[in-house]
Amino acid sequence: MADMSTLAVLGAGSWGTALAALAARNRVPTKLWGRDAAALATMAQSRRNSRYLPDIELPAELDYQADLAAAVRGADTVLIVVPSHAFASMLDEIAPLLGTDTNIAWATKGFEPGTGRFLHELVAEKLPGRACAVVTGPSFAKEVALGMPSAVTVHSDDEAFAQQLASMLHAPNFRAYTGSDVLGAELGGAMKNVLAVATGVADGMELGLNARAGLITRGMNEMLRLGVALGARPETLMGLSGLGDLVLTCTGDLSRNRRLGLALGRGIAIDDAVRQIGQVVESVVTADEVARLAHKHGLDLPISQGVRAVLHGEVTPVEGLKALMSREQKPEYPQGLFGPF
Ligand SMILES: NC(=O)C1=CN([C@@H]2O[C@H](COP(=O)(O)OP(=O)(O)OC[C@H]3O[C@@H](n4cnc5c(N)ncnc54)[C@H](O)[C@@H]3O)[C@@H](O)[C@H]2O)C=CC1
Ligand SMILES: O=C(CO)COP(=O)(O)O
Repeated sequence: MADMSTLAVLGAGSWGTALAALAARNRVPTKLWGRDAAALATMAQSRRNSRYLPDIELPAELDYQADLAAAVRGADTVLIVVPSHAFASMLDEIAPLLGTDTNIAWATKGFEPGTGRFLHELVAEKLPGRACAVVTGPSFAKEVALGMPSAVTVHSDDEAFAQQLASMLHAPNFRAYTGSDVLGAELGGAMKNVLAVATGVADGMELGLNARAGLITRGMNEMLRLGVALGARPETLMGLSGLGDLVLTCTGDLSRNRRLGLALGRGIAIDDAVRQIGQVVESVVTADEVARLAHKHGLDLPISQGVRAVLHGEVTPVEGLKALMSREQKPEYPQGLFGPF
């Protein structure tokens, strides 16, 4: 059961709306801010997010706030849920508006485009000295908003804050675990979006169930190898934020990243596919950043790098598949389960 801490959720797309509704239903005083004032006014009046979660009635307690300063004023915790490409500018916008003891959390999945910096690094740089946490795990917004059973994890260096935030979200059909590996939790959530494109492409090409399982497992191997190189804990990657979200996103057709892959595998052009999906598809920018991190750490991640090449039109899905299947034969784990790989 939540205490009476107050929450400001920034970003009124599908996930921000679902999380704000969850907290409000949990009796946490919650404000939801979005950049589109007219859309927020309609949401307040209709108690529906007609664009992103049209079928779901939102709780009467939710407070919609189009003025960013008013949204964050007095909030104990600000939870940022904008796409990764807007994350840094969101931090810049709120920096002058926050009280000194406001905690910062985010449910965005991705990196800073163009640099590969983790979102926690951006928070540490732009809003130093505050308790910080990431909320992540296998959680389609629609299912959470419908109250279907889900489990996520909240990671923070500050155990008390992780616990406090998890309590705000924890509910009869929503389990919020806690942990202290922010980097590992962020890496899993970002990287699974890229790997979901790979399984989507394979399924779009009708390559079969064996191919899907092989890609998920070898994708998990890529996540572990990059994670270990960056200092993530393997158990974080084997948990909700890594394996859990990888399985969900690689197999569930609610995933926008998987749907992008499906479209590419069926021969649809990337711009058309992204337009049809009509929501944020994080892999389009995250694939470059995963490749950047792999290069920096001298790692060969063929599935992730193949997805990047397909997204850039450098190879076709057929050529990408051929490249994966023609790699040299080798041991599954050359140097043990958790590396060095
Ligand atoms: N939808 C889901 O099931 C889940 C999404 N996430 C993550 O949450 C983040 C947000 O995704 P969704 O809500 O699903 O996206 P969405 O496409 O449903 O909505 C995006 C929202 O961000 C807003 N936005 C875009 N640029 C902005 C900017 N510059 N400043 C302020 N707001 C801006 C849009 O107006 C829109 O309200 C992503 O990183 C995604 O990976 C994480 C878990 C589940
Ligand atoms: O992160 C998600 C579920 O945990 C949502 O995945 P998509 O962004 O691929 O829809």
